[in-house]
Amino acid sequence: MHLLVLDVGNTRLKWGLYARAQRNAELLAGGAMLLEEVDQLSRVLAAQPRAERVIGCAVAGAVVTARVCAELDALGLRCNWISAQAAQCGLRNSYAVPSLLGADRWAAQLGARQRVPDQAAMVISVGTAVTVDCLSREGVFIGGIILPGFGLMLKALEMGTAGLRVPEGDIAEFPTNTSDALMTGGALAISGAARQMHARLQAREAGEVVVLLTGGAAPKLRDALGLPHQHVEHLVFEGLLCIAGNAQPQMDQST
Ligand SMILES: Nc1ncnc2c1ncn2[C@@H]1O[C@H](COP(=O)(O)OP(=O)(O)O)[C@@H](O)[C@H]1O
Ligand SMILES: CC(C)(COP(=O)(O)O)[C@@H](O)C(=O)NCCC(=O)O
Ligand SMILES: [K+]
Repeated sequence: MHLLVLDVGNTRLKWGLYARAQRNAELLAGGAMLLEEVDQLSRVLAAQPRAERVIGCAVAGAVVTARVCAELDALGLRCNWISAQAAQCGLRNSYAVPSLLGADRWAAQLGARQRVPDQAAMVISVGTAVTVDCLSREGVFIGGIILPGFGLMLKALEMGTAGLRVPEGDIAEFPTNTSDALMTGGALAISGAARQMHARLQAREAGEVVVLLTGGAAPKLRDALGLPHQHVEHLVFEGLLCIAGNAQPQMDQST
């Protein structure tokens, strides 16, 4: 019973094909495409073993989601699009309105809780936006922050100035050119925010806080983060797998 999982972010669609709807199931195949290329999805998936079920999270808006649904429809597939719940897979959600938490953030946190079931954890997701979400040892999402990702920070600086349109730079200790100054500024903004959240969570929770780093731009942050962490490429998929494993198959036909 193959399961297709989808993570539709604001820059890219990520897909993964699992052998079963079960925790620790084998990832048989996977890939990513820019949102401008989602019209390729049915062709790409047609080359894979057929999935019987599809589960996904989508935060890129109704138009993009509809395009993805049309691609799946061409293969006779319908996706169960998840939203954040008040409680699921052993995690409780403290958001004032639980369903308004991004579905990708919720799925990543469920994945984190599966990996770290008895410790406090912090999930740093570095995509179009960056999110830093805090989980208590008892299994409660206690809150998190949203800030611009590397690309959005650069875009804002490019748009609002005359002299900052430069090639991508590197992280440096004391940057001596515009490219490196921008890259280092972004990395320090993100890592500084993450470290402050880490300090808060550690002060709140007795004991160690496990830091999980995920998202397409995670490698850019790795050297600047300055916190011991694990890089988990497919944390969102792992959360979706948990939901799919708990759901009744007949429920998956709803959209
Ligand atoms: N091939 C690629 N194309 C575009 N962006 C990439 C690619 N590889 C890594 N990235 C980085 O990953 C980021 C997108 O990460 P991702 O987790 O897919 O974001 P989102 O979930 O918001 O779509 C981009 O902003 C870019 O920094
Ligand atoms: C924060 C996000 C924009 C992150 O999106 P991404 O960078 O993964 O494309 C997304 O999770 C979202 O739209 N969230 C809804 C608002 C919230 O979580 O509070
Ligand atoms: K994401």
